[in-house]
Amino acid sequence: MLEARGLSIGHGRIPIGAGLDVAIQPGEILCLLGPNGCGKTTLFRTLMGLLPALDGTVLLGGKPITAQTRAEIARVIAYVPQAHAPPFPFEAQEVVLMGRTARLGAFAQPSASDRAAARAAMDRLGIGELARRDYSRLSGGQRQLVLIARALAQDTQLIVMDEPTASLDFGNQAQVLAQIETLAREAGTGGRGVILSTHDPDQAFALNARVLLMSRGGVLADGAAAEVLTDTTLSAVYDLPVTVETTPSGRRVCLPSLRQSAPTMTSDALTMA
Ligand SMILES: Nc1ncnc2c1ncn2[C@@H]1O[C@H](COP(=O)(O)OP(=O)(O)OP(=O)(O)O)[C@@H](O)[C@H]1O
Repeated sequence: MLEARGLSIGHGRIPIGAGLDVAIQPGEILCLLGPNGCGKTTLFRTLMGLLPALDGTVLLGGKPITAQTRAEIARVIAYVPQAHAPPFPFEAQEVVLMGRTARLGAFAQPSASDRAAARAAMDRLGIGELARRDYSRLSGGQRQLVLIARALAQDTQLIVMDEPTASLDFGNQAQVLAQIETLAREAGTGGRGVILSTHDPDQAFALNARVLLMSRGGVLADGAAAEVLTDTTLSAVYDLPVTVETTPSGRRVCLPSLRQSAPTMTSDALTMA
């Protein structure tokens, strides 16, 4: 579905990571984990053709993404960015409808079925009552749910989510994780691919995801969460002692040491800032 080999990413001519291999198939959830500033958003933007690769090629459906139009890409990939307040007031339902119009021609109007699909996406996430609300006046978490509904309405094979649970409360985080799992593994759709970044390694375990563990300069490990997320790798990446334990119900959880020390950013974030 989406594949990149030997990818170098960066801004302008400043490299952030090199020799990255990334591939995702339908039905797969790929979790990007790594410290602040290691390049997760930069990798996303490069994979979606929004930033040029410094080296290597991104293939979408077997064709270089650089040879495809934004409309062609939008039929395959939906992007859920981190929620920001837009400068213009839109109703929340109009923002969700934009997921449908991404698939239409430049001047085509959304049809009744497009509006129904937008409404269904909001209902599915339990935010139907926000439909007529001014998007710019919603809370950060509500905006995030609207952006996820927009991606659902876009109805693509692949969804890319940049920290989708970052501003959500505890209950909504669990709800969004459950939606991600359903989206990826839903029967009858052939499965969708979902790539998400998160700062919570427990989410990778909860989703039974494949993990791309990033560090300054590239990918440290790529594989099933249970193989990649160990005491050793997590302690090295986040620069503090971490232990991985298994709960009585069988779920793995990561426990960072709450040692008493002056607050510092990780070495990666300091180097890359
Ligand atoms: N537009 C830009 N121009 C130049 N450098 C940039 C730009 N955007 C980001 N960077 C730099 O690229 C590096 C990687 O940033 P990126 O946003 O990809 O990291 P991230 O892993 O997504 O971080 P976070 O977890 O904090 O969201 C950082 O050092 C950042 O300062």
